[in-house]
Amino acid sequence: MRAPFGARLTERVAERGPLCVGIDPHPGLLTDWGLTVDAAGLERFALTCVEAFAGEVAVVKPQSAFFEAHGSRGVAVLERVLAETAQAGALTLLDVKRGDIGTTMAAYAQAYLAEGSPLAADAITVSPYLGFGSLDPALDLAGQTGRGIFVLALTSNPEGASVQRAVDTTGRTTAQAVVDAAAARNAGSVPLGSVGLVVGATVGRSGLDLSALNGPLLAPGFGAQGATAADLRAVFGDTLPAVLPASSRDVLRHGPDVAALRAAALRTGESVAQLL
Ligand SMILES: O=c1ccn([C@@H]2O[C@H](COP(=O)(O)O)[C@@H](O)[C@H]2O)c(=O)[nH]1
Repeated sequence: MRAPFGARLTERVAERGPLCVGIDPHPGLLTDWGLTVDAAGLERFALTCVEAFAGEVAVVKPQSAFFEAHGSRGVAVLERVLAETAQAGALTLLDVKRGDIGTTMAAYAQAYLAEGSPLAADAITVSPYLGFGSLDPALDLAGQTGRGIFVLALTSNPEGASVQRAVDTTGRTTAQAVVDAAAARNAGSVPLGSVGLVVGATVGRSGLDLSALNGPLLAPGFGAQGATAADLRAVFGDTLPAVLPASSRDVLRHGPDVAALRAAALRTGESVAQLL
């Protein structure tokens, strides 16, 4: 039985620093790397990333969409990426942003969080916009199998605000309601709960109160979307120690050379470690 995700993440971050590097095989990046835009090019790209990062950083985050775009061969590559990343010592965070009615959510949970599933990851991203309670099957199974869940709260894209910053009759934003529900799930967990949130590094001073979360904060938007290490301080304040800054394109553009990719990831990791 593995330890809870929050505990495993705390340990891995202490060893390797807080950076999460994304594997986002954009067609344009495959071309820039001199690869074909097909499943063979995808495989070469993704396994080069695993070789470069998985022995160095705390968390590797494959973006499922870019693998699914290549059909069943792409999904087979994703399975291999998850297995080989874990073997090299990084935690896997599958960015798949699932969200559905509870009965269907239970099937997604089996796919990504059940013991022995070929697509099981250490953690996944989910969307709470069918209601936080609809995520219960995933939250429950993750708890049973020592895995983690990162719930979208305030995303890095500007379009997210129209839904996420909407207020209810008490003046609470939708995003704050997500934060509060995640905090309730993490109450009492030591050293850190396994229910994390996604809060974009680009969102500025959001007014979100993250102080009671007791869980990890994934901060995408770092690098290619314009957020810098200094922005992380403005967005997260006192909760910075729980932040996992995530960067994909800004690191991946240094490929295909493994040493150059690794050096880019390590440089990014050092810049955020100094801040946190
Ligand atoms: O709010 C969110 C949630 C997820 N993402 C994902 O993170 C990466 C960002 O890639 P970059 O190349 O570093 O911009 C990508 O997979 C997104 O789907 C996000 O950007 N914002």
